[in-house]
Amino acid sequence: MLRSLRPANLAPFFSILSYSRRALSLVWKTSPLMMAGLAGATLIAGVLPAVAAWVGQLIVDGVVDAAERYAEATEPLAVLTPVLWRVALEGAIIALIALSQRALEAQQSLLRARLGQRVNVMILDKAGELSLAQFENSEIYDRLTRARREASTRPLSLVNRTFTLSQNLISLASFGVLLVQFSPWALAIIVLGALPVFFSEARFSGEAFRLFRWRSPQMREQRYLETLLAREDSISEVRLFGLEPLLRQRYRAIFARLYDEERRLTLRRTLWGFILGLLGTLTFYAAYGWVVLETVAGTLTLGQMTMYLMVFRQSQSALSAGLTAISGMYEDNLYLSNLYEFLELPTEPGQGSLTEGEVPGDGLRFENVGFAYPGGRSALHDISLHLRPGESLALVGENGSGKTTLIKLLTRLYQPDSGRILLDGSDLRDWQLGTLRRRIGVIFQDFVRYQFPVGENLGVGDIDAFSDEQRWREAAHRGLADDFIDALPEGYHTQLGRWFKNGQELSGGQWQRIALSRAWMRESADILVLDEPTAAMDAAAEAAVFERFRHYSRDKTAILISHRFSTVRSADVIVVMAQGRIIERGSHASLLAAGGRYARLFELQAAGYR
Ligand SMILES: Nc1ncnc2c1ncn2[C@@H]1O[C@H](COP(=O)(O)OP(=O)(O)OP(=O)(O)O)[C@@H](O)[C@H]1O
Repeated sequence: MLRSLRPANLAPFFSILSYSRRALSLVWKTSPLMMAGLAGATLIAGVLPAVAAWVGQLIVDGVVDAAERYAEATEPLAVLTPVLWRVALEGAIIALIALSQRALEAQQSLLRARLGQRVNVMILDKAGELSLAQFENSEIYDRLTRARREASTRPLSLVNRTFTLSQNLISLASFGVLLVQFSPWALAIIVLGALPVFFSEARFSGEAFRLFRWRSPQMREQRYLETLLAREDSISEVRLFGLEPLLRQRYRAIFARLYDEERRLTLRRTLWGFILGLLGTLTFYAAYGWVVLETVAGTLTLGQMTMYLMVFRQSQSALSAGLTAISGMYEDNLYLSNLYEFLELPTEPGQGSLTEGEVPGDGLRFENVGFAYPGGRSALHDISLHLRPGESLALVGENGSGKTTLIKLLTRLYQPDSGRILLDGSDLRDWQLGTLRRRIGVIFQDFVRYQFPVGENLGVGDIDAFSDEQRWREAAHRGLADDFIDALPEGYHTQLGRWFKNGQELSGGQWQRIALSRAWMRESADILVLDEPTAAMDAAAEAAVFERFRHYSRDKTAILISHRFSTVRSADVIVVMAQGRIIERGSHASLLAAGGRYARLFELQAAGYR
């Protein structure tokens, strides 16, 4: 405990307060008017208690004086009126204090809502700038979760505490003016009595923060278990496998561990808070006794005694409120450091600006491309290939051979570690990201099933035509989704998924057709990529999908990933991948003739159909 009293421990305490300035400016930018209102109400609520105490003294002394004169007064009303006026004045002051407190609370609650929204938007904006690799980094993900969980309430809390502190300092200063007239020592005793609680609070808020930080991975795991146990997309499998007891047990075990830590901290914090708080009470009663003695001795009037007692009591509570505000500010600062750490994460270096390549019409080139996922094994080695506009490429290979990874590099979701990828003769890095993405239409195997109406599920494929019904229909026709969409209760306006009212669930194959149609929304794309688009479709549907795909992609570069050789065989170039490398390439006929891996796998599948 005493370690926290050493000066060395105070340096981080004060340096961490540096986020206060940013929080203040954030609040100011959110609403200058309300911040000014807060300051005004704080000032009034700070000064008035001392004024009330002073009027209290006038009342008591007035009463003593009036009581002496009342018996022999010829006009009793004239004796009473001044005292009654003082009582009325005190009442008015108390009403004003109440008014300013209410005004403070109202403004705080409005500001809380606006600031929370503002900080959340800042966090989401930042999340939008992060690269996929950063998103997949669990440490960064933890920071994001921490920032989202706590940070939105902290700036206002910090500002409130800053104001509470100023309010109490103003009260203290005004009480100080009154107290010093009694004795400067009285002031010193009260200040000294409150310091130990302050140091213990500061120390424990630091510990609470470290606990919060340490436990974020566990909290994330707990949230994940919650999702598994309470979301429609996982619950059926969880039930069928009877996983509920196991998952709930894990959930409880995490809680028990976290709770244990928290309980220990809370108990220590409470115990020390109580012991050190006693010191404050002790100093108060010592001062109390002193004032009583002085009054009995006749140095102080009864009115002065009442005033000093009130002032002692109130300055002590103002002091401890002020000190609690400081340690609370320290705590808020720690949480804000989290937020700013996240907001200041470096993002990918500047993007390119090209909207046209150096060699228009050159198509797509991979030159000795190598890549490893952050923290993972190498996923691609020395990939070289060239695809001209209008050509079609099929990627085949066993699970995990790197097919999807290749597409992720092509769409610049990741950057190659070595080699380069060129579109129309220019490195993808030099292309303007928006232009690049407009030129590529991709459907990944784990496409998103948006809980939106059908039409919007197609519209996401081209944000410029998000609500264009005509385009929805054309795309659905190309993706073979029009028939079943027309049969839905509200056609293209039918809500999909089960999260929202009247939502309809689709079958796996129907969802895949929605995804396929989404790719067709992207009219500007001259490179189309389908990553296992037909895995959930029946054979007839698959044949029809590919017939259309060939028809509509005649003048486009088409890349297809599939495990079905019946769909692969018609591609101009077939590339066979294994363990991140290209092991064979050629047309269907030439690969069969070569008698390599492709030929073997093809025979295997064909035998399965015979
Ligand atoms: N986000 C990721 N982070 C780390 N490693 C990954 C990630 N995605 C894939 N990998 C790894 O990269 C390798 C290649 O995966 P990829 O998804 O490209 O395979 P694929 O050929 O598309 O497989 P499939 O036929 O199963 O779809 C695998 O070893 C996989 O474990």
